[in-house]
Amino acid sequence: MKVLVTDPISEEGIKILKAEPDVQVDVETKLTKEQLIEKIKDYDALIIRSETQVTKDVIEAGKNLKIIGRAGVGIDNVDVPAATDKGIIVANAPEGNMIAACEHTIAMMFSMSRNIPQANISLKSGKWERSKFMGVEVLGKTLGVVGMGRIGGEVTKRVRGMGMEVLAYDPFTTPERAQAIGAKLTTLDEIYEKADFITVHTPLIPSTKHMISTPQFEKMKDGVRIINCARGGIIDEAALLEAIKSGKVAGAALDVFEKEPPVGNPLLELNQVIVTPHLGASTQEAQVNVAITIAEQVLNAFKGLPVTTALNIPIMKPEMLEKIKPFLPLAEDLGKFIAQITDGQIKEITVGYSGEIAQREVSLITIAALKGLLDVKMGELVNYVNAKSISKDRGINVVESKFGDVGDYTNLITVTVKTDMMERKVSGTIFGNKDARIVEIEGYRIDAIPEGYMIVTRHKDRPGVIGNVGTVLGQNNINIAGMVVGRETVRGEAIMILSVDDAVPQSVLNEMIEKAGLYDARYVYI
Ligand SMILES: NC(=O)c1ccc[n+]([C@@H]2O[C@H](COP(=O)([O-])OP(=O)(O)OC[C@H]3O[C@@H](n4cnc5c(N)ncnc54)[C@H](O)[C@@H]3O)[C@@H](O)[C@H]2O)c1
Ligand SMILES: O=C(O)[C@H](O)COP(=O)(O)O
Repeated sequence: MKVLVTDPISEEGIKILKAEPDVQVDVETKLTKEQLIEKIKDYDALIIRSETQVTKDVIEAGKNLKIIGRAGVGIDNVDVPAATDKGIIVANAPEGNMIAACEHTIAMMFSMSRNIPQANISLKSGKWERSKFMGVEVLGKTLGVVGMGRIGGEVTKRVRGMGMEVLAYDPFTTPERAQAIGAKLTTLDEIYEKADFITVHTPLIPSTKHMISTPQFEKMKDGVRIINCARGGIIDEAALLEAIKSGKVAGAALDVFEKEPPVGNPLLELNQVIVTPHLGASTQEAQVNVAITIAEQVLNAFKGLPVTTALNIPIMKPEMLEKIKPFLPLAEDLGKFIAQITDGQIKEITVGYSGEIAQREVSLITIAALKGLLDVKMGELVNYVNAKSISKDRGINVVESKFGDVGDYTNLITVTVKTDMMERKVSGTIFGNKDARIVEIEGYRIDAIPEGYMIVTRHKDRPGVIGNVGTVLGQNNINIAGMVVGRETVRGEAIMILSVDDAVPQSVLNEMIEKAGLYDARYVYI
């Protein structure tokens, strides 16, 4: 088995790999994309950090690749769907650099509040400018933590000890968990209104890209200070530049950038901005931790043992997989679907099984539904292995139930989600062992293929509704590919699913609600 390591990792991990008699390890950093594509075809495993871009063409060239190991957390530099398509495991080391990233965040907060980097440069250039570098204290100030996961949680625990108040926002954390760590879980708007410092700790996924931009800066306190030790792109750099120039933002401490290295980035020219070159995980301890974890995961993959930090591959016996295989994507799609039509803090998910499938071992199917649900909110950091523990950490109760009676279907899976605001229920089945269908929403019979771009409406069944919906979509150049309506009685309450060929902006949904008199319209993407 051949392992290619393309970013610097600790020798401790390399030693573990080399100790195996039939494993060859080559370390080749700073490869160009073309060189990597040429090299990768000979290797069974690729170990990376954040610099190597594992794009689709790299993955396709990796004819022998079995696992891509990320010695760290973020996998936004890996095309995970492309790896999954090719059956390549993508695994990371989610905990090893957590403390390093947390401590770096705290270091950046203090460096910024006391102007340490600027004062250091000034003194070393022969000046003695004491009055120029007046700072602010953190005692009694409010820190807004956006993303209360591992690192956000560790930061919270530490700043509480320094006398700061913490307001946190995380759609997947319960108020109880936040409170136990020392934070008040609240809305983003309350954070913007009250925080003196704001630090982000989310993954970079479509829902977090530029989540802090001009409208958000406008809501913030004058003189707010911003920290980003998570991922470049969560904060809109162009908007941050303007907010600093206008005086709205007093300072920013950045470890990560939209483009790395940030050559020519105008933020680097501002005195109010302090920067480090993506050093969050750069401690001796963290690098040993992540290198050991990822070396062990790679060896597990080679030996056919469970890869416990895998982000994309179900862990199960092959004969069991065969029996339940078609239900895994169905359950995941039902989870994704329901996540996008449900508002509020999720309290409980129930996955119900009826018919033949109820006779089988279904726990993995339940996890698939959970994974779909969590995926929508959290991105690719959720996998078959960690979906349950993430739910537990977030206080989401997972219930599995089996029923004998199946009505009209050979098999039926029903996913019910309860939040602090509502309850929603979606059922699906597989026809002919391969064709997935959504067959019921909220008790309304329907027949829809869960795929692509969809719009789900709730409305009163009456003449003109469908026509008006079609007109709005047509006027916005959105092509309708299919339509199904479920209704209880003629001219009663109804649900409609439209399959469309294009993504649907919220403004179009609002126009549909207004012009067609709908109760609700949701955009769902599977
Ligand atoms: N600078 C560095 O060197 C460094 C080191 C380690 C990790 N990181 C990065 O830090 C980030 C956090 O890592 P972690 O280990 O704490 O991850 P984590 O998965 O434990 O936590 C991420 C949290 O973000 C939350 N979240 C998802 N979408 C959100 C949204 N729209 N709004 C608010 N919260 C949202 C999730 O619910 C989760 O609780 C990642 O981007 C990771 O890549 C950077
Ligand atoms: O996501 C991570 O683990 C950090 O960004 C660390 O990245 P690095 O391994 O390239 O330092």
